[in-house]
Amino acid sequence: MNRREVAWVVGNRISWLRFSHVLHIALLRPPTPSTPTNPRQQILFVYHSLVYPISSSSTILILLHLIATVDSFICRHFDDSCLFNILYTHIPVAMDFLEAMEIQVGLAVAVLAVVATATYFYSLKKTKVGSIDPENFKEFKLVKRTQLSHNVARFRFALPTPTSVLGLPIGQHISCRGKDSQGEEVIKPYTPTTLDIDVGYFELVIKMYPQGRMSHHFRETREGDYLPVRGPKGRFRYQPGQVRAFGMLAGGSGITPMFQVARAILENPKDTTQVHLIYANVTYDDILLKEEIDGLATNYPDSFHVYYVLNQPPEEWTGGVGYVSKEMIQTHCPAPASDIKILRCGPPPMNKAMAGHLDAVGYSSEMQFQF
Ligand SMILES: Cc1cc2nc3c(=O)[nH]c(=O)nc-3n(C[C@H](O)[C@H](O)[C@H](O)COP(=O)(O)OP(=O)(O)OC[C@H]3O[C@@H](n4cnc5c(N)ncnc54)[C@H](O)[C@@H]3O)c2cc1C
Repeated sequence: MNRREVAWVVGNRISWLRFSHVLHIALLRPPTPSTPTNPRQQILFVYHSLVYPISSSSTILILLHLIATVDSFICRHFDDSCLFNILYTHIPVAMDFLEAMEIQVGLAVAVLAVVATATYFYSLKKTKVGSIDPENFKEFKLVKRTQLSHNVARFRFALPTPTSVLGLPIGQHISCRGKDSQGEEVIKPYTPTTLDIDVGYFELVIKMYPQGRMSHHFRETREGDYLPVRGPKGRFRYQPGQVRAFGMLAGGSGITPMFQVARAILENPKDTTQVHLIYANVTYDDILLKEEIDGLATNYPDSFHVYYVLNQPPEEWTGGVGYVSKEMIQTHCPAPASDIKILRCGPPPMNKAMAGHLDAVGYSSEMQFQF
């Protein structure tokens, strides 16, 4: 290899180096997610964990080529320099070696990237089986507890692996087992606020009542403790396109099944179902998941509508006041039709009152569902 050939090869390497640098910068932003939740993040996850370190090592080889360029330039202008002549003598051998290495590294990168991506997506597909059992309780470790208000907390539980999913069909819930203040066993239903696109964990938002039996258990639960969970449970199962529109009547913690169904509909770009939510609480501070619900209303203004109702509203309140009435349902829910459904979930007195209102307004029993 003569000097001109060396310069040509090195020139090529410099362009490649620039390209690879730009590519790295582009792919490095945004930061790697700890738990990939969508296909773009999953691809970034594979890139960061495998492809990036390997391709970075090939960048080191390219840097060696750069050194050779400088050396070749110096040789051309300072032929007498013994040191650079020695270096130049060794460049062709080094270049051949590095070129062979680079092909091998390139091949290794390609093969490993394909294998890693395939393995990763295969493992995701495989774990779609789910982490819960309808017959037997399985234990999940509480990894994070976040207090949202004086009596509401968000609990994050780890799934068996970082790519595991809970495996809960939309519209269904889990049964959680605990001990009340007397040490007696208690089992209650809860709907996670996370979906199966949230891999590696699931979250519960729990309102803890002073006299509540399961509330006591959650109040005492600390990070590192295990929660026995069984499921899926429930008669309702949502399929995209099942209805044209949903009306949702939620009271207090009855918001969680509604939030789960609404999120699944709205985050699916192919699902055109309309969602109309009436959410009742006693005071403003009792409203659960307010930020998340308002986020849905902002992000999906054409398909999601929320109307808050408060028993004891603050001053300058623009939502509904008192209990949910027939008139509120007529104004804020889809009118009775064979392709709509009204879902309700709240404290027993509210459920009973809502059933009466819906019957009176003309919703048949097929158009109603109570969680
Ligand atoms: C499908 C489904 C999903 C649910 N998902 C969630 C969820 O994600 N998060 C959540 O926090 N809860 C959820 N719930 C409610 C949950 O199952 C329990 O009913 C709730 O946690 C209270 O249980 P407890 O044993 O603490 O209270 P209990 O011992 O049953 O009740 C004791 C006292 O607490 C008060 N109380 C209990 N429930 C209510 C209520 N709903 N409204 C007002 N006062 C009440 C009453 O004063 C009652 O007398 C869900 C319910 C259903 C049916």
